[in-house]
Amino acid sequence: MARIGIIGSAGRMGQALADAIAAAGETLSGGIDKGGDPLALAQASDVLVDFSSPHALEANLDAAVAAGVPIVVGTTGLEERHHFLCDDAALRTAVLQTGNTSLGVTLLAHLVREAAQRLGADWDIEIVETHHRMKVDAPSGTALLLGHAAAEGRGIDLAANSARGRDGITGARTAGEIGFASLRGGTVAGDHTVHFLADNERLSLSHLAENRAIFARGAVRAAQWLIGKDAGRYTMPQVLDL
Ligand SMILES: NC(=O)C1=CN([C@@H]2O[C@H](COP(=O)(O)OP(=O)(O)OC[C@H]3O[C@@H](n4cnc5c(N)ncnc54)[C@H](OP(=O)(O)O)[C@@H]3O)[C@@H](O)[C@H]2O)C=CC1
Ligand SMILES: O=C(O)C1=N[C@H](C(=O)O)C[C@H](O)C1
Repeated sequence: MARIGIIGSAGRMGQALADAIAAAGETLSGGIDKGGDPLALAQASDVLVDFSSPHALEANLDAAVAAGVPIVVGTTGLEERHHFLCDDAALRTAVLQTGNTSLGVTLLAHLVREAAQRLGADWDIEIVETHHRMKVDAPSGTALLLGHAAAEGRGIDLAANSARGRDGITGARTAGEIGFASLRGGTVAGDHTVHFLADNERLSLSHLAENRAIFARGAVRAAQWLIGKDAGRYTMPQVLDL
């Protein structure tokens, strides 16, 4: 049985993850929240799963590296420097960072990449996400993941071609940009739609999460898969063989 340690254990995802670990027949080695000791947790675990805060990421990666255990990073709201930290840690241990651990979104990203490639640049791309009222980051990590997939399909750089929130006299849409819009309210676990809009026709690809169990199940699969892997960065499509 794998010993899985949870960072952010008292949170919404931490609790869902504890249920998923039990359902998978694995062992919960412990959990920490703000002020907890990630190194002690890492030393007691075969793998760490982090659903906490970007502020915690550096210490969590350092703990994983120091203890020589792999780490699944599900925390969102990451900036470029956080991705560099993941790259750096991945030189010394196995790191899987993703904005969404569900099977459905992992497949959706594949479909979005394919659609963006096949439909061509005259199809505008807009990504809309809806989440519960407690979510603190926008756009969601999943929206950004889908944006990256669309940009890859198009052969463009997402950072240089993003419209993240429009307000006021914005002028007409810039050709080639990928737009993001975020809705917050209620208890929505996570809805994402990628709209492809052309002259006189539209194609929309959606994923609707009905609860957090789907993310927790995917995170446990990722954690199980990561144990024993060489140092490096890994992805959900590798875990799910998609
Ligand atoms: N990749 C994916 O598939 C998914 C990712 N997420 C992401 O996971 C993260 C957590 O989401 P959610 O569970 O809803 O959020 P919550 O706010 O419910 O939980 C966050 C938890 O992290 C803890 N925490 C905060 N700071 C630290 C720290 N420095 N060290 C250790 N623990 C800390 C909090 O503890 P305290 O209360 O003491 O501050 C809290 O228990 C978010 O970034 C979210 O977007 C969510 C769902 C799926
Ligand atoms: O905060 C959440 O709840 C979620 N966060 C992730 C994200 O930012 O995409 C994944 C999921 O949508 C739920």
